[in-house]
Amino acid sequence: MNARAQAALVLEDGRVFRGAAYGAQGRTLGEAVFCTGMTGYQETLTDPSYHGQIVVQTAPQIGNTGWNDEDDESSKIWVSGYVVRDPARTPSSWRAKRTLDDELVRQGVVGIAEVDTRSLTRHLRERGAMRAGVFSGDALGSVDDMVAEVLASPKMEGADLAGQVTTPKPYVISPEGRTRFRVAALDLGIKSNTPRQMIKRGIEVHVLPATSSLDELLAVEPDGVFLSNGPGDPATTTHATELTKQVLGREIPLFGICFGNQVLGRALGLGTYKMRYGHRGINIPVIDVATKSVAITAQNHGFALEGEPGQRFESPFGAAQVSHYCANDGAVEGLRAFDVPAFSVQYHPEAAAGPHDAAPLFDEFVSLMEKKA
Ligand SMILES: NC(=O)CC[C@H](N)C(=O)O
Repeated sequence: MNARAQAALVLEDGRVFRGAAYGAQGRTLGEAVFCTGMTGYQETLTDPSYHGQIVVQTAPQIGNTGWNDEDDESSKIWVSGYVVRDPARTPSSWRAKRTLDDELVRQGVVGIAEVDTRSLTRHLRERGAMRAGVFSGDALGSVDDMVAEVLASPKMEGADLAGQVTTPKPYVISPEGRTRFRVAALDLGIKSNTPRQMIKRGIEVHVLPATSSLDELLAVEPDGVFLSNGPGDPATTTHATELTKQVLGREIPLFGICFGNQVLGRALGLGTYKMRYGHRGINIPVIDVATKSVAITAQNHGFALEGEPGQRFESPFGAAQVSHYCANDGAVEGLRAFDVPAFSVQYHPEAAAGPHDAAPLFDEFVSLMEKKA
């Protein structure tokens, strides 16, 4: 194997981590965030919620099972850059079609390997997620120049990214067997596994562009509305938030995941804020206020809703509650409205990869639609 070209990960605070080029060579800019999932790198890389982010994997060995044709969460890799410790040189899986390195090159994704990811993660945990750049080969410059480029790049706070990842045209995914319900899913960066969970439950999923109007949404004659996950700052989602208010006003059953939770919260009058380093992993404990039970969940968010565990509040659509919170830090992890049929979670019941503790939330969405039918 040829020696890899030199590379550097440069943080906006001037800290530099040297390593070796991985994937495509060149330069890339984005927000450096760490993900603690021990498995599921293919799903992470293709999750549109990571658009604009340079993802650091805390698991030291990445690429062990190569790249397959089945596990993509969307049509391409969305991360801006990729940071790993020890990439597998010889993947081993009966499903692998190529190496992760080859796939990163194929899709032009700039990465860096041989980084001390433990030290980097501790840095990001103390100082917070921050802007960064990966520079390799000919793009490597002086530290001052590279830091200047990073400082000139846009911040994640205030970034309106859903429009860059949403589908240009509506499409329909038909259920396995009989159609029981029709759902209009607003695509703010939807992962493929979400409609997959719905079609198993007899739901016909109409995936709509993020800019869809109320009329376009109602044209689907939906039994329910779904707000997807997605990248960027939820404070920028004016259109989706207004649309959600109109849906709530019509009392159409509504379910939101991650970005969708933030959008529902904003429609109910809550604010959102940028967390220090967010939650990205597949073993994050969440407490359900109603049952006091804990679910181990998959998460990927850098923003959160304002609110206290269990807090009840009056919204323009009646009473609502912070129904779930994170056992690690008390962050808001879910909402429930009492006077309109709407609920949402900050974590991923479709969890690919990750635990299936939260999968019954899709059944809860089905029961909301059953009650309304
Ligand atoms: N996975 C998501 O939907 C992420 C939501 C939002 N972009 C955040 O970082 O908090």
